[in-house]
Amino acid sequence: MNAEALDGRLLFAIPKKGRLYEKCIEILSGADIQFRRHNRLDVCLVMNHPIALVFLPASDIPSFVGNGNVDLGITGHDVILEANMQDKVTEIQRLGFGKCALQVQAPESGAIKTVQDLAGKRVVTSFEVLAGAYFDKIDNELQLTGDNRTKIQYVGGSVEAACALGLADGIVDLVESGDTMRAAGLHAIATLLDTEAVLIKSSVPKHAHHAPLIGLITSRIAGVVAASKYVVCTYNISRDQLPAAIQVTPGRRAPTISPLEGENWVAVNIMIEKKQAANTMDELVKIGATDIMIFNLDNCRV
Ligand SMILES: Nc1ncnc2c1ncn2[C@@H]1O[C@H](COP(=O)(O)OP(=O)(O)OP(=O)(O)O)[C@@H](O)[C@H]1O
Ligand SMILES: O=P(O)(O)OC[C@H]1O[C@H](OP(=O)(O)OP(=O)(O)O)[C@H](O)[C@@H]1O
Repeated sequence: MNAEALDGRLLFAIPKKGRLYEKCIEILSGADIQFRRHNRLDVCLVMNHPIALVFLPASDIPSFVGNGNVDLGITGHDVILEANMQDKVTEIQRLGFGKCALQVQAPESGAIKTVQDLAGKRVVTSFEVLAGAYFDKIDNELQLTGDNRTKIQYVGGSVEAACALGLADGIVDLVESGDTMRAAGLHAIATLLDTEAVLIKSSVPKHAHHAPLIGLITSRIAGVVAASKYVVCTYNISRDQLPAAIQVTPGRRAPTISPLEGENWVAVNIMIEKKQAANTMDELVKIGATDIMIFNLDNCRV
């Protein structure tokens, strides 16, 4: 693809592989951003918008966006902090996936139970900036100097193996379910931060004329994210139980209430958080609601 093909297009960076890739593709599809990625090319033109998608390693996306080489991007909050780009990128929206925690882990069977026990020893990580800053603070608090300060060593992956291989006394790595660390015989002794995937733009954009398109894409992606978080709930309830029902399902703004023909009953329609759906249905049954139904949302603007 020649450079002219990109002229005037908004550049949108997407992780090219790894944990965030599949969900990003789902978000693009939900936002009706249509593209065909030929032969795994790293740049591809969007068919129905003046946008080009740029597939990059997740860890490079903060600096591309922060330095204005691309206009918009999706990556992990952790990656932005590790790249020290938090002042140069604006986190427009949390995306509700790629959720995990950056933790200090140490061998379960060993003597290290706290980060103070680990301070001064060897720590292996892919997050040398965040781990370095974290242990600098602890070393300072413990007044460790010179060779007695914590030794941080970078590895590109399989961080969890470092203790068993005799390379480290503890590690700093991402944990989601905890399965990887448990299998490696490690346990958490501290959490540095919680993270998830975020939509980002440059804090000082190079192309001001893209602002309306960034607004449009942001609004569409917000709709896709909200649709994955909420479900629609409808049920019937007698009028005398309506105040109790409204307490259980207040809705995002207020419930929609429609009278049922010829009866002293109403139909209620509200959006509720997906993760609360089962509890909400239990509560509604208790107060006498009937015909309770839950519907998934394909898309929405709320
Ligand atoms: N286990 C996990 N659960 C949820 N999100 C994760 C998990 N591991 C990583 N992430 C998120 O995905 C981002 C990219 O991690 P990933 O391991 O895919 O790295 P990568 O460099 O893109 O891929 P690879 O390791 O294959 O080179 C992380 O910075 C984090 O925000
Ligand atoms: O708590 P869990 O659900 O087990 O997930 C945590 C694992 O996921 C990430 O690695 P990933 O599998 O992406 O591979 P990597 O080591 O190549 O980064 C992370 O580095 C952990 O190893």
